[in-house]
Amino acid sequence: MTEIISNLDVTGLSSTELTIDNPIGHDNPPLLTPNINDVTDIPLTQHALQLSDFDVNWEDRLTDIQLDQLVNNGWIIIDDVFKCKALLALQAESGFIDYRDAQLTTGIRVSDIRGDKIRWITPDLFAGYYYLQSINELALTLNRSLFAGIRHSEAHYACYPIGFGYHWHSDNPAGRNERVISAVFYLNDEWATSDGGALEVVDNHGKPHNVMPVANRLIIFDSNLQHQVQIAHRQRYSIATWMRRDGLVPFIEDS
Ligand SMILES: O=C(O)CCC(=O)C(=O)O
Ligand SMILES: [Fe+2]
Repeated sequence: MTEIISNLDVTGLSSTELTIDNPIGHDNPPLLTPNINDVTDIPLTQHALQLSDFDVNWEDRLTDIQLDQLVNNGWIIIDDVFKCKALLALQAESGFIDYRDAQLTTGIRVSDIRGDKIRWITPDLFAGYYYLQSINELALTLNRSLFAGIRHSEAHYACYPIGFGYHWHSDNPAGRNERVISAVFYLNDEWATSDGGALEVVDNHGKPHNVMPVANRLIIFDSNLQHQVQIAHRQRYSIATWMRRDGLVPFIEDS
């Protein structure tokens, strides 16, 4: 397995800071690229998005073979998840939001093990909130097929600046078990192997796998599996998502 160099080596470099002048909100929705549809005279914003743009027929997308693989190996990949409009909206939103340094729920800075900047998805986001609702549909499918017992989902956008990764961890730290399934959705177009930033995940049989963070790909895995993000050589955008067995928890304040 690849050993990741500590992020501390690069923490604090001003060149890695992201500056967001005008964070999105309901008064300032991100613009969608004008060629998503034929509207040319009015600038198209994320107000034009609808939940139906994020429709995925999860029952069809998750074949019996994949469900078996998820149970036996602990992980699967689904490619080409969303239609073009939804993907572009998520990509646009991920580039506009106000990121903060990732923190543990206890509020302790963990920049020594992870270098991502995050923004929890709350109802005031546009594309991200529809994404989360689609993930809730996926959770229902997993409950029906695998009796997964998921009761709600949470997700945050993450941006790894150049030179950052995330050390080996499981998504249920310190013996916790609220997270049943982790899912990560990737947003970078044209990600090359030389860009680094692979997600390395150790399956149920102890075998490591490298997953490249390519746009419109969703990796779904058992939250107890060990995994790490190798250092990215390009700014790396994703949505980290967790399906939980406990009831609704309040969103973590990121201010
Ligand atoms: O971005 C990834 O590929 C994984 C991120 C991750 O492991 C996490 O946020 O817990
Ligand atoms: Fe993780």
